[in-house]
Amino acid sequence: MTAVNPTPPRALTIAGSDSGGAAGLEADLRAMTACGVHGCVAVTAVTVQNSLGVSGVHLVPAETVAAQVRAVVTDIGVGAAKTGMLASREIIDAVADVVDEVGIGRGPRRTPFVVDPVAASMRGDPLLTEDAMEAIRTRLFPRAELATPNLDEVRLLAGIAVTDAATAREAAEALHAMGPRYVLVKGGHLRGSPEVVDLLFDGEQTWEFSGPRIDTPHVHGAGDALASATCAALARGLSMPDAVASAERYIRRAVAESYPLGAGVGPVSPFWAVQAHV
Ligand SMILES: Nc1ncnc2c1ncn2[C@@H]1O[C@H](COP(=O)(O)OP(=O)(O)O)[C@@H](O)[C@H]1O
Ligand SMILES: Cc1ncc(COP(=O)(O)O)c(N)n1
Repeated sequence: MTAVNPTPPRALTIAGSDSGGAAGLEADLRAMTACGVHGCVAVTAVTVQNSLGVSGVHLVPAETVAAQVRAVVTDIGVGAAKTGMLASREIIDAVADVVDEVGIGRGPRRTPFVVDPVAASMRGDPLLTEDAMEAIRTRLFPRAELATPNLDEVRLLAGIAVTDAATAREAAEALHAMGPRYVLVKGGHLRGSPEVVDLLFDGEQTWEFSGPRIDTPHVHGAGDALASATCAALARGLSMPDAVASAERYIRRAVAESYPLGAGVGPVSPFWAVQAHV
């Protein structure tokens, strides 16, 4: 018997690999699968990484990153794309050029582009050269439908230390002025606060996503999974506020069910959203 099934929605992650399988493109593909979307990959870098940190990085040539994007979009087609670790200024330049070429970007006539401005691992290991942060701001933010900085990235990009709702709003406005159509300021790093508040801003309206801070050290890959779940929801055709709301529901549960792995920090879990077959 020949089974002919419908092709599911597709999304693309342009990201680095984490050998520990917790963050990076491995987290992205898991989140996309859990959110009902076939994930495609343009690999930017191979990291030597485990639960204790990053001990090596091997970059993929910028033209090979662009070629992966082109190969995926021209044959498979995607409903949304996202970036994770972009590693270098050369890779950022190549990504900016190729997304223009294949129709990924900002605005109603382009495939939605989610820019997660990954600068460092959660343990502080650099995942981006210093000159490259400026390139994220000038070359990628103007092309982004959504930017999803954590609070360390907000400080690097906008020079604002977020400590409360007023400074989160100030940061969202400063980042929005750099070009993204929507900005999601993620509050996970505000450790002292009993609530985690993520703020979505489109230049006029704000949407607040808040919930109790879950007491776990195992949040490796949380930001990657949140951006990927948003990207998956956009690929399924949701509006931005609905896509972020759906990703927020996904990530809160993934943090609640995170698990230990190795001697260090474990990952957030997609298992709650995946049907058990065993
Ligand atoms: N302890 C926590 N409790 C509840 N939600 C969390 C927690 N840690 C992270 N999250 C969720 O995961 C998102 C991403 O985490 P965050 O640490 O802010 O970003 P990143 O992983 O990029 O550094 C947060 O915005 C929040 O929605
Ligand atoms: C390849 C790669 N990409 C992204 C992250 C950031 O994830 P986290 O902030 O959870 O360390 C990472 N550690 N490794």
